[in-house]
Amino acid sequence: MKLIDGKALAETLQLHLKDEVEALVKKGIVPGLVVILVGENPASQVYVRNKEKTALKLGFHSKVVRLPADTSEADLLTLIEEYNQDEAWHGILVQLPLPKHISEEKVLLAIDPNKDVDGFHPMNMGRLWAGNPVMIPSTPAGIMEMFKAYQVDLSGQRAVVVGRSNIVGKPMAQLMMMGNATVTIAHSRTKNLSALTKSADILVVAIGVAKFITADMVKKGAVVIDVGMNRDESLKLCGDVDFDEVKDVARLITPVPGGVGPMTITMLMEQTVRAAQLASQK
Ligand SMILES: Nc1nc(=O)c2c([nH]1)NC[C@@H]1CN(c3ccc(C(=O)N[C@@H](CCC(=O)O)C(=O)O)cc3)C=[N+]21
Ligand SMILES: [Mg+2]
Repeated sequence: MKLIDGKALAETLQLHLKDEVEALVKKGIVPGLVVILVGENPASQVYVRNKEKTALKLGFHSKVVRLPADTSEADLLTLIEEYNQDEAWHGILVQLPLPKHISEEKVLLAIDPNKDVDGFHPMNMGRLWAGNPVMIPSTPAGIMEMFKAYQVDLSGQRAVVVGRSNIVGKPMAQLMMMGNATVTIAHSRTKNLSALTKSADILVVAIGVAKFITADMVKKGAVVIDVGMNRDESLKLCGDVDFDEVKDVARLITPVPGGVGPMTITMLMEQTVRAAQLASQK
């Protein structure tokens, strides 16, 4: 078994990104990323802090707007519109999940697709599914970078994605299909899930259930990507894959933490740089 070191790869990619930021700054453009966080979800607080830290490290113009949990949908939409109009901000990210009284769909639709560095706007989702992506959701984008760095050739491979979310499972499946893999999306109603996951050359798991994937569910020599971020019995951070046993079966495997998470943040930064570059070409 070999570890896919997401943290190290993220750092390498960030060095390149820093050069790109410097080139933009020389032209008078500072990439700007605003992150909007509604409410006090403790996990979101950690992610948002990581994003802010990385943005500042790369020399971005960065801001986190923290709003109370009872912020109205109308007020949030107004704020988004203000950032849409403000040229200083190239990327706008509204942290998910949102409180129940706010429509996620309305919020994602409100973000200018050119500033939608998450790639969650229906326009960007549509472009991705049409095979001409502009903004790509950062978690799947980061996983594709891992495949590239570790020379995982997807062509002709059988890939299984467990989880069908709009932010990970669906875009992940499409990206691997664009890489010529044969892709199956599995979910909580899938029958004979173990037989399916065991047929996968590439297994990507994004369901949010701690240590759900055990060694008997994995093909010998498979590439295993763990998108999960859970707490185990002792409140330690763990993934959706039982790393300690699956590591002996897999050829390549991502750890949690230090796998997909740092890559997600890095790709978000990359897309913000790209949004700034695109804006400067207009
Ligand atoms: N609009 C939006 N965009 C997102 O990209 C988005 C979101 N909402 N909501 C939540 C998920 C989750 N997510 C993570 C980001 C970083 C780590 C990360 O840095 N993980 C570290 C550990 C962090 C820790 O210590 O808890 C690691 O895996 O090594 C994890 C998860 C972005 N998300
Ligand atoms: Mg993401």
